[in-house]
Amino acid sequence: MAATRFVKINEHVHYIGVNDRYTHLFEGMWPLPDGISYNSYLFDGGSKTCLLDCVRIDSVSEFFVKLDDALDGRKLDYVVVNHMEPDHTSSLKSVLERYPECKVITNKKAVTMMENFYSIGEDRAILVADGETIDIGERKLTFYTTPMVHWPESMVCFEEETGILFSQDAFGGFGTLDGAIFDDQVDWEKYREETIRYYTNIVGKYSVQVIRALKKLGGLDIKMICPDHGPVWRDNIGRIVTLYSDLSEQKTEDGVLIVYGSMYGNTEQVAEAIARSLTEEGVRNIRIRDVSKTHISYLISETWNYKGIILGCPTYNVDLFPPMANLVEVLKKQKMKNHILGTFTNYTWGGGAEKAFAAFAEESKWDVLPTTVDVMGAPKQEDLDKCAQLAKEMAEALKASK
Ligand SMILES: Cc1cc2nc3c(=O)[nH]c(=O)nc-3n(C[C@H](O)[C@H](O)[C@H](O)COP(=O)(O)O)c2cc1C
Repeated sequence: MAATRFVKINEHVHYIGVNDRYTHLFEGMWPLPDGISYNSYLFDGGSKTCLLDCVRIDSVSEFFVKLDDALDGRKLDYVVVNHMEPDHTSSLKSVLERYPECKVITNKKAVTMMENFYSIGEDRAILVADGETIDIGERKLTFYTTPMVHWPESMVCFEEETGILFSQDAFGGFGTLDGAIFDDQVDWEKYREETIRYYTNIVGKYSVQVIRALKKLGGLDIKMICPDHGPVWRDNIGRIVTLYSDLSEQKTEDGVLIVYGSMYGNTEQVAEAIARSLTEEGVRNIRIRDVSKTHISYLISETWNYKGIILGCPTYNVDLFPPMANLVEVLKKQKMKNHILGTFTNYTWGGGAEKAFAAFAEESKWDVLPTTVDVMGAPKQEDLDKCAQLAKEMAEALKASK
């Protein structure tokens, strides 16, 4: 059989996505050490053809070569827009210019977005309602809205006959698809962390809506999941669904993440002392991170995962050390749950960081440890004893939470 530029998903669905190894920061914020894939699928309905989501405009030439190969001389009749975020739609206008009769299948909420981003009018669209089924030639696709997973217009579509769910960003993750497309062809451990980082950074804030969407789709007999990023799931669907479900329910791992900021090392010494005491208390899985050095996207991901969170920093202009203030602001907005919080600070004159941490502790609604370690300059014996006390309380709280 002749080699193709697309990957056959089954007899009538072809993978025509592209890899992005050039973007440093996804959404201008999130580092992409392993890149990202923008997945797109050509669905052959027999007498009609349909594209399921597009790719980022930067890869449009490569995308069209793959699309041409998959279409094999036929024209494109429909393009489904499950999600309007430009990493999937910035090539939409080019697709419509190339196929002037092609119609966009999307929902009402996407219409204004299409107008705003690309001046594409409603006249090019076929609007679907939640639960509606559309004929694509001799095949059928049913659409289900998944509002705020992770944009208002987000939806998924399902082919009942084959059990394929086209899930847009849901069940996706960072990381290019290096030859392997399917979950049984990739090393999942390589993708797992990056899938968690994608979820916690981008989708996590809308976990309530994710739980709702999982419930809504739970009744479908899903045999394959084709997301807009990351591997196609055909072998171990339960693995990605369970991960998403655990993440959305904010199930945390036993262990403690200590994040500190320090200019001159005094706060760092306290972080080390707390970690030692935690180990002596029997706590395993302890990780210390420097807030100034570790990119916030990893800190968000790790904070999501660890049950115990201990934050520490010096007072800086009567407030938190700025990189820590930034982290705390982000954590507030992420609406994380199920954590035990401890804090420590350092100061030289009046302090102030401890008040800011106390305000965060109150707002977070996490379980807050009674002891805080607030040190003036270099830690003394009494401070080390307080570190031990804080560690003891954390170890007990972790045990009690099991
Ligand atoms: C720019 C700057 C602003 C500071 N502001 C305060 C302050 O408002 N109140 C205070 O008590 N200490 C303040 N400090 C002192 C630090 O909190 C203190 O030096 C602390 O020990 C630093 O901890 P580190 O060794 O972990 O960096 C400030 C220090 C710097 C450099």
